[in-house]
Amino acid sequence: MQSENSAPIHAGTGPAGAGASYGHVVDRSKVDTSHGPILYLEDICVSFDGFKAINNLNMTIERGELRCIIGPNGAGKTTMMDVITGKTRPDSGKAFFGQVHDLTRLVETEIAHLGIGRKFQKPTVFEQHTVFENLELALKTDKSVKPTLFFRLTGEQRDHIAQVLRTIKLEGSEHRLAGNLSHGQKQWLEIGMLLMQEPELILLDEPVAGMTDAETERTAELILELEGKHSIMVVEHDMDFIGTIARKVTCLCDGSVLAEGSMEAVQNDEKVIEVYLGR
Ligand SMILES: Nc1ncnc2c1ncn2[C@@H]1O[C@H](COP(=O)(O)OP(=O)(O)OP(=O)(O)O)[C@@H](O)[C@H]1O
Repeated sequence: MQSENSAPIHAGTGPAGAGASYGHVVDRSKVDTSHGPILYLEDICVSFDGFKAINNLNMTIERGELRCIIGPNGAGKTTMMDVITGKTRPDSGKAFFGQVHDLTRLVETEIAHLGIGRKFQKPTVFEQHTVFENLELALKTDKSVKPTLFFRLTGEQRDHIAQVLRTIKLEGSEHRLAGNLSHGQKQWLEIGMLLMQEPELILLDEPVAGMTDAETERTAELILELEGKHSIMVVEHDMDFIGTIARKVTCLCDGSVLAEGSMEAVQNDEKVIEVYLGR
């Protein structure tokens, strides 16, 4: 693998706060996956005061793949996502987005602009704005003052918003204030805001935490709809939910991959059973 500088990028502060990354100028060079995966992690190590939160972690995700990540508390799931999104620098190891982009050399905003979108567990939508406005704010446009003053949605952008509204099941709710949505709807809206940025890789951290059963079911449908169009990594503790969307599942433990394969294979893996039941 070869590293190279990333595409020209305008970094800025995302309006949705920590970790969110909406509304930046993107000059995203195509993510080259012609000879390999969209995400490549090799021997990643991360220590906090001598404690190895990630310990020689190896993982690859293919373009369009839906990957579920499970693992007990403290397994390193969040830290792994922090490494992928540039929030945490690994002590050692390789992390590549496609074949060219060395994630260990880029900052969070650069990584977001390249096409890695992350949704944190807690929704961070703009509560005082409508659903439509939230999606509009997340558009991949230049948010500096002059273009913002003269900003008008193009037909194509309106179509994109309409399409995202359908995908996140909020068609007909576009004029509602985001603050009045249910918890599940806020989560979908935030996924919609990510989709406005057309990310190649989407990281979802516990997307169904706190949802009703009906909302959880609809979230599964939504994620399955995104499969193939984006590469998706879902970190979740809810095994019933994972069971409904699982393709390939990776179980992390003590900062490394403990088991990987089909849901059935991982669930029946003795090491996994011991980690979940034997402790
Ligand atoms: N900033 C930090 N400083 C010190 N220790 C940390 C820090 N971040 C994470 N850790 C430790 O690293 C280990 C892995 O944490 P991490 O949050 O990545 O696990 P996780 O699999 O996401 O857990 P959970 O399922 O509970 O969210 C834990 O033991 C945690 O206490």
